[in-house]
Amino acid sequence: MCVILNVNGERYGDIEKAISAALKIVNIRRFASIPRPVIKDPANPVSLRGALARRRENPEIVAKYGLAADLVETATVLYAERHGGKLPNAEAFRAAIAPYCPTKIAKCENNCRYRSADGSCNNRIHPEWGTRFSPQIRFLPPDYGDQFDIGVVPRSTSVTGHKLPSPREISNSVHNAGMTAPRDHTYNINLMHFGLVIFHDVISTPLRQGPSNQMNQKTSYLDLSLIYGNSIEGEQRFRQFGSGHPKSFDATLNIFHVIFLRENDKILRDLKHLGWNGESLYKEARKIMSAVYQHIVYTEYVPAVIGQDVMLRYGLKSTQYGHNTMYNPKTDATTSNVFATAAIRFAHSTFDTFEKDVIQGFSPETFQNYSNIVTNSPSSSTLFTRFQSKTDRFMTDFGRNKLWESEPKNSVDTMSFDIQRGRDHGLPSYNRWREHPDDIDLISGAMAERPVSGGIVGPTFACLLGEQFALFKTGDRFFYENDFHPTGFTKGQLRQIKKQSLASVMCRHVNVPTVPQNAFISPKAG
Ligand code: HEM
Ligand SMILES: [Ca+2]
Repeated sequence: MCVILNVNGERYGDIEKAISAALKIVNIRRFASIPRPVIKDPANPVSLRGALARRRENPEIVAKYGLAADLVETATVLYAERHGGKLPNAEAFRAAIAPYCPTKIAKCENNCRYRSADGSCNNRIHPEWGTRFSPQIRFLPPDYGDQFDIGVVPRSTSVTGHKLPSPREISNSVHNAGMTAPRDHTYNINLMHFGLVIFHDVISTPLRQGPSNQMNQKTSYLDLSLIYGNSIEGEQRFRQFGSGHPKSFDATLNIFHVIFLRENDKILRDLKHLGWNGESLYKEARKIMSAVYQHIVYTEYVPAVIGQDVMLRYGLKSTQYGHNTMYNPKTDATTSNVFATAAIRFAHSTFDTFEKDVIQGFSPETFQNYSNIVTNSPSSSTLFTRFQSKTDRFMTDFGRNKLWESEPKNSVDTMSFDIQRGRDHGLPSYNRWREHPDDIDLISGAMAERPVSGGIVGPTFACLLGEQFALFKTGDRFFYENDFHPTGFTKGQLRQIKKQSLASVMCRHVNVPTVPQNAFISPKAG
């Protein structure tokens, strides 16, 4: 093979060799993988988990991207293996791998006022950052069970050389809350439900046969893509069917679907006098709606979870008035693996037995029920009054033993899933994120920490969440506080946006006599 030297003296030939060797491995792996049997029984908990994994996004595209990600990772590892652990020059590698990459980012328009549907072109230098179907970024290199950390084998061995205990064993001994988990004395179940919105906005990991690197089916940006769609097709579906049509499988999430759709309709009505065409009107409504949502995330949700000190440390505080441009074009706002697989899942310790009725009762009519909950005052008051479970290492009996239960002892354990998923994704153990005993799964260790001052999660998760929310803020050219023209807001518009809160939005659309000023704090709080 001819060897071409690039500017840095990197030998393209060596990279190409690694890529062609990787192609063979990836193809063998693809054909060798045995498809999991599709369990058609709708009452089977595993088939329900499967249904979640298959939801919405195009499996063909997912497979193509998965294969490409696998190729990139395998070729990198092979190269490193042959070059004494040295990684290939990034620029040369990118050029050599480009023909195998299914992503074809359209040329970015110069002066686009609005976000694209799939997140592309948010960053002008790296238009692919934060788009759907991009690989999740990592804060620490993966720690898998296979020799080269490619990800064919999950993390499964202790530093002592023994097998790690099974996730279910850990779930039983460390996370077992008994029948009732300790309750919070401040935050209501609304906090948990709103967390679900953020999660569905920024992450959806397609399940793959061989673990390796994980993709994200959602746009990473906090852009309400769970409502408006993650692609042009998704956006068209939203616009064609309009509000009132469910997109979400997760029953609890539908509460916020209903609320946001109603608010979107309100904004559309408010903008009608401008006489704009449908396309501009839609884009403007989404822009305003996403700004209000980002304002709620950064002034209400994140502070409740990580506390003001950590907010300050990561520069996450919004200003009370006016612009506050924190955008850094060098920041990649892509959702990280550890955020999706561990840190934001802290919320799994906050749901309680009440969720059983909601989730167990899932049916195509659930959305209708949720419209009712939003409009029906006794049930919706519960959102504000009922305390969520405390964020600690405990998960409710429902979450560990009753989720999607078809018959006694035939259910899914969310905690075991969380631990196993951390291993599948090669998340280094708790010790690598802290200076502590080895082998503890990150989620188990971090959930057992005492909360930071003013927050509800311990220092490890506060730090990881702070890091991720800083990326979502400083890596988003369309972040609502940025003073950019024509993508940003005027001072007057921003004043109106910053007057909004979750309480004001919910007050408009939920039929309850009173909403607490901080929609996440129960009026029963002491
Ligand atoms: C109604 C209560 C909830 C239940 C029963 C529940 C249960 C589950 C289950 C069974 C999984 C799949 C585990 C896996 O295969 O990896 C999952 C994934 C996940 N959950 Fe929850 N969850 C709930 C609420 C929440 C909340 C409030 C948040 C965030 C604030 C959250 C964040 C996540 C994330 C980020 C994932 C991974 C998604 C992905 O990577 O595609 N969950 N949850
Ligand atoms: Ca998004």
